[in-house]
Order: sequence, then C-alpha cells, then structure tokens
Amino acid sequence: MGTVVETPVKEADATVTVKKPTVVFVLGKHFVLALSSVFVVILSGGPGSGKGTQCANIVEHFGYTHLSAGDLLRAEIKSGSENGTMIQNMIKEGKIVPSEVTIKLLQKAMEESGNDKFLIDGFPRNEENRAAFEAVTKIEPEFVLFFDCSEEEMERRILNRNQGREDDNVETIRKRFKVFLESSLPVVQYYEAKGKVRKIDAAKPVAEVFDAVKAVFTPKDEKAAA
Ligand SMILES: Nc1ncnc2c1ncn2[C@@H]1O[C@H](COP(=O)(O)OP(=O)(O)O)[C@@H](O)[C@H]1O
Ligand SMILES: Nc1ccn([C@H]2C[C@H](O)[C@@H](COP(=O)(O)OP(=O)(O)O)O2)c(=O)n1
Repeated sequence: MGTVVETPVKEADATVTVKKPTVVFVLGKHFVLALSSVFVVILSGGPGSGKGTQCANIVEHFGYTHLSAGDLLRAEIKSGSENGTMIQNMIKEGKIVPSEVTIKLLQKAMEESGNDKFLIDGFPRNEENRAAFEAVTKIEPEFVLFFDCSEEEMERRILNRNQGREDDNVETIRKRFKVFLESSLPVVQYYEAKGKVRKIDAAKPVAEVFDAVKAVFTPKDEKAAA
C-alpha cells in the first residue's frame, strides 16, 4: 500500500521527488506527498553470484524494471558528473559509495521508468544504505531474493565475466567479498528476521537457478493450477 508522508521540501526540488501517479497537496510551506504504491524486490548475493543474469530473465518473464545500483553508478562515472571521480575510486577499492548518491540515482531511475514493479539489484549493500533508503523513500521491499553461492564459484565467474570492469581483478574481488560478508550479509539477516528472505541455490547452472527464481515469483494460485 502507498504511504502518506508529510515532508518539508524545497519547492524547487518537489518535481524531482514525485513519481507519476502521486498526488501532491500543498499545505502552507509543506508538501504532503502520497507516495504511490510500488512493488520492490531486492536481489542480494555476493559479487558474481548471478544477480544481473537472473534479473534479465525476471524482466522478460514478469515485467519488472531492473535497477542495478552498480550499473547506475558506472553510468554516473561515464556521464562525467561531479561525483564521478569519487565513485570511480570507491568502486576500484571495492568500497560502498555513500548512500545519498546511490539513492538519488535509484529514485531518478524509478521515476523515469513509468513502471511500478522494480528489481533492485545490489542495493542495499549495508545497513546505512538500507536505513537511508527506507527513510527517504518509505518503501519496504516485498521480499529479498538471496543468491547463495560459494566464493570459489563467484571468483571463477567474475574472472570469466570479461566486461572490462576495473574492479573485476583478484585483488579487488577479495576486498568485495570481505565487504559483502561484513556489511551486506547483516542486511540480509535484518530482512531474514522479518521473514522476507527467499534463498536460492545460485551455484547451479543458469536455467536451474531461473527455475528456482520463477517458483518464488509465481503466485501460489497459479502454481496450484499448473
Ligand atoms: N548460474 C550460473 N552459472 C554459471 N555462470 C553464471 C551463472 N550465473 C551467471 N553466470 C556468469 O557469471 C558471471 C557473473 O554473473 P552476474 O550476473 O554478472 O553476477 P552479479 O550481477 O551477481 O555480479 C557472468 O559472466 C555470468 O554470465
Ligand atoms: N549499493 C551499491 C552497489 C554497488 N556499489 C559499488 C561497489 C561495488 O563493489 C560496485 C559494483 O557493484 P555491482 O553490483 O555492479 O557488482 P557485483 O555484484 O559486486 O559484481 O559498485 C556501491 O557502492 N553501492
């Protein structure tokens, strides 16, 4: 369901933060934003666990818009934005970019999509990402799809990925694994405690992983009728 929040925002910013079907009331100096109901699924898993690969399948079969935090950050570097160099340096070190930067990119992409169903891939990456996203957008994910895969397999895949990414080298990969264990897994545990995690064995071949993914996305009544 949508959430109603009263947020003091500067008038000049109002059009940036409002999504299409949203109603905006102006009360004195405050805008009351009725945030439209959006359906958000988070994809979490170590680097190379196959999140991006499965997102392409989910988009095709279930009509979601795929938002990859990493892709948005890489596009921001390419665009020559003022944050570009900072983002590039952090990614090279396998570090997590400050939440406000990533959240702005995600919000903009959501607003521009015209869709109301999103796969957010690679975000939130730490507790700060999660808390800031929920505080700013008031969006609670429906569930978290967690890609479970060994580091050995993930490293093998990344080294074969061959996309010319600056962070796909052994040294940075190891740093990313460490950040994943120390910062990203606690976020998965947070959602686990809320009963929102759907764990997938991501070490299997792509088609088998997608069978498991499909089972999570297919409504129970459709499964019963099949
Ligand atoms: N189930 C799988 N089995 C083998 N290779 C895979 C599988 N899923 C993805 N890959 C390959 O592994 C690499 C990393 O996958 P990717 O989807 O980019 O991972 P992530 O988005 O989690 O970093 C890619 O080259 C991809 O083609
Ligand atoms: N929420 C996020 C997502 C990615 N990043 C940065 C840090 C990550 O190491 C890189 C690459 O992330 P991406 O999700 O594209 O790739 P992997 O799943 O790690 O293979 O981007 C970030 O700082 N904050």
